[in-house]
Amino acid sequence: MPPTAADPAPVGVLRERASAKINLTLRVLGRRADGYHDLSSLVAFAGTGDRLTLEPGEKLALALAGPGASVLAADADNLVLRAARHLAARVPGLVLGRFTLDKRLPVASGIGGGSADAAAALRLLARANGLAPGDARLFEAALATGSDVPACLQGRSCLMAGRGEKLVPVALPRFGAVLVNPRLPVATADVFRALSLAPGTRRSEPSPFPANLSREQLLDWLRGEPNELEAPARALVPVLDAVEAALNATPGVFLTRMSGSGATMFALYDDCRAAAAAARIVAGAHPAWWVKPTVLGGDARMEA
Ligand SMILES: C[C@](O)(CO)[C@H](O)COP(=O)(O)OP(=O)(O)OC[C@H]1O[C@@H](n2ccc(N)nc2=O)[C@H](O)[C@@H]1O
Ligand SMILES: Nc1ncnc2c1ncn2[C@@H]1O[C@H](COP(=O)(O)OP(=O)(O)OP(=O)(O)O)[C@@H](O)[C@H]1O
Repeated sequence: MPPTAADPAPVGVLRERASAKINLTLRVLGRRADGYHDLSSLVAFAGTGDRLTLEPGEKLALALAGPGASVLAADADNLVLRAARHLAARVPGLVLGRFTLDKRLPVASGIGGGSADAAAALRLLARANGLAPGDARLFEAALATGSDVPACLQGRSCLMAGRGEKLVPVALPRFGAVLVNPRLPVATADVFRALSLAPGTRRSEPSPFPANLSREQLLDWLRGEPNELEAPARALVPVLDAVEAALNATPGVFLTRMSGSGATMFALYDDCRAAAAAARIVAGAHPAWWVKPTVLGGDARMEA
């Protein structure tokens, strides 16, 4: 029988959280000669996410549990296993083992669930093998697994640039937040492709992130910044207009925006109580959507 989220993990099992990644802003500055898009993004992590455990051993294996287990395969393509293989290729004699992924975040939703799982797998393997968190092979394995994995490996608010490999930590205040996904998966590649940028194209420069902003000043700055993947994602998922309208109609909302390549939208609130009240309203009106109240920034750790 597959494990369930409620099963206690055996003694000796290591645990990590895989927090949802939120792109508070996202500019696409151009497209590099290697085909990847050159980004500038302010990234924060949420107090919600997947959970991953590792029972260290010689053989690499993965079991799935939790509400998202049925929509994902525990096959070789799973980002947990891909990350483990990328690290094993760089660290001779790496102790591997059996991972169990408690999948809670919607898949292909712009909040980096797979990237967070891959990063959590790398952190678990680092702990099982006594690798220092700053070991360059962890970063290399992360980037080989996916563009969002290095940021998720650090798991801290940061400015992200390049294809996702240039990371500068930033301090952000804490906000309450509601994440809403209309349960329509979006392939990241399709959204980037819709921009129709030829390799080697430069279209803008990053706007500098002002230091030492108050919470109000940060909100003002955020309101003036875009997620430039939102327009192409809206063309693929028109229901985003309704998601945005539903969030914008909630009391106390500061800002509503799409994360990453979509289709998850987030809204910011003063605190987690305001977010929980807003989430109840949206979930009540739209029972088919995934609606999650949480916190962002400051620097969020996941709720137990
Ligand atoms: C949109 C973001 O979520 C913003 O944080 C990320 O840039 C996406 O990161 P990710 O899902 O880890 O992306 P990858 O798995 O590396 O690539 C998925 C697809 O998106 C394209 N891609 C990704 C990142 C990037 N900077 N430019 C791209 O063009 C890749 O060519 C690929 O076709
Ligand atoms: N552990 C995993 N969790 C989620 N998706 C996974 C996982 N392993 C492989 N995948 C595949 O990776 C793809 C991207 O999934 P993910 O949920 O990370 O997308 P995303 O939230 O849009 O990511 P990003 O914001 O980094 O672009 C999906 O097609 C999914 O099938």
